[in-house]
Amino acid sequence: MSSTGPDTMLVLEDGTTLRGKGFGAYGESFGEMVFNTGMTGYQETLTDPSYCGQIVAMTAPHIGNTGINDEDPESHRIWVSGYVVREPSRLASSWRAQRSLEAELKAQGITGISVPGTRALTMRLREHGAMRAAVSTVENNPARLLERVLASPGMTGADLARIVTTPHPYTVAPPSGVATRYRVAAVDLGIKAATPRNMAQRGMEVKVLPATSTARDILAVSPDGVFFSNGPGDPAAAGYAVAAMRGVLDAGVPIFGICFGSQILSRAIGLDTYKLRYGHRGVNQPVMDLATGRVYITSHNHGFAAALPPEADTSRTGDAWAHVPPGARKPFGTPYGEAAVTHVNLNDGVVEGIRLLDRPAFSVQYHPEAAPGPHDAVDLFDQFAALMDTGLMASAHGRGKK
Ligand SMILES: NC(=O)CC[C@H](N)C(=O)O
Repeated sequence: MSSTGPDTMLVLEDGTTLRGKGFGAYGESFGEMVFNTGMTGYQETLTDPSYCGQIVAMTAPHIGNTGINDEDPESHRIWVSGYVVREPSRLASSWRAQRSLEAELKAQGITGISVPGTRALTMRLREHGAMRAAVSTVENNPARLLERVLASPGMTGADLARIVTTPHPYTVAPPSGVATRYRVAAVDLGIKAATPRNMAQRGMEVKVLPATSTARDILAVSPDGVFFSNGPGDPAAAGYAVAAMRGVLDAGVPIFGICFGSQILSRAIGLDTYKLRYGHRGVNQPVMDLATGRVYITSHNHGFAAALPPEADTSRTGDAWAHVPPGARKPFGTPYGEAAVTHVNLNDGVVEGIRLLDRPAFSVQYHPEAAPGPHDAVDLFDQFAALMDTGLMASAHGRGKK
């Protein structure tokens, strides 16, 4: 509990120092300091491999209420390097709880801190952007901790997918009663358990492959479709995944990408990726489908994004479309034919989805697997199935409907 933990310090690379009580294991954690605005889903957040290398602050003020169970993790371990909460719940109160959040952090060796100032911390990160940081229960001199923060690696250029990926291929089969209709090769760049589960429920037998699989390894599975997963780190440092993506594009096999996978598709077709100031992490991000004008409330966890193509006109129009760069609706040329931006974030205009118009490939920057988060976008898995059925997308934006 916050009142019983050791005196603990959080230091950001700009020198900001917050003092609080240890929450979790004694020790130290270093990483990129980010914040997540989800009111629920801390267990899925902690176990999402995309958080590898990050210290995550929760903006919801009371964390741990429902404890920890063995059904909700998104992977076999906690991946955040450190955890920041305002007030840990004194009780784990749920019929599903098997133990407390703090016991789990301790058991997995994750050092966290409970500090009263999570709101001030979040505002600092919004102003200055994501920063390197450290949490320590053992160092009490901020200047000394700051020195080590400044010597720690940043997120730009970090190749982390190969750290979190599965060492061996494995298969997720459709549940009993669901016929197998497709074989999907899923490149695990940091895959969450909910993703193959959503695919398997739709009749996909999912062969999960290590991050560094080549196009030849992927195509050796004889897939009807290829999936590139979410994952941690800087997409610019994952050239091996970009090369594999290009090989699969050349083969003309249907492709679906989520988050990191979307950034890899973007890079494979010649778009740049860049680091956002503080990213999108939470469960209520509004995303517009540019084909229909429909807005989806979606789950996010990303710090990088695809840059709009240089020919796109990014001047803004009024009212409902205020944050939709008009140029985003214009198809643009790539080495694989024309492509289009399909979705944008209505808070800030960031590209949230792309697709190729001449090849069966599409991707989204947000999380239709919704773990945690709203299920608004779950039909993207049906669109992947439709793409494998027909080689065409089910929604508008298709070649004939431009
Ligand atoms: N969830 C993800 O796949 C994150 C992708 C990438 N590491 C980013 O931060 O943007």
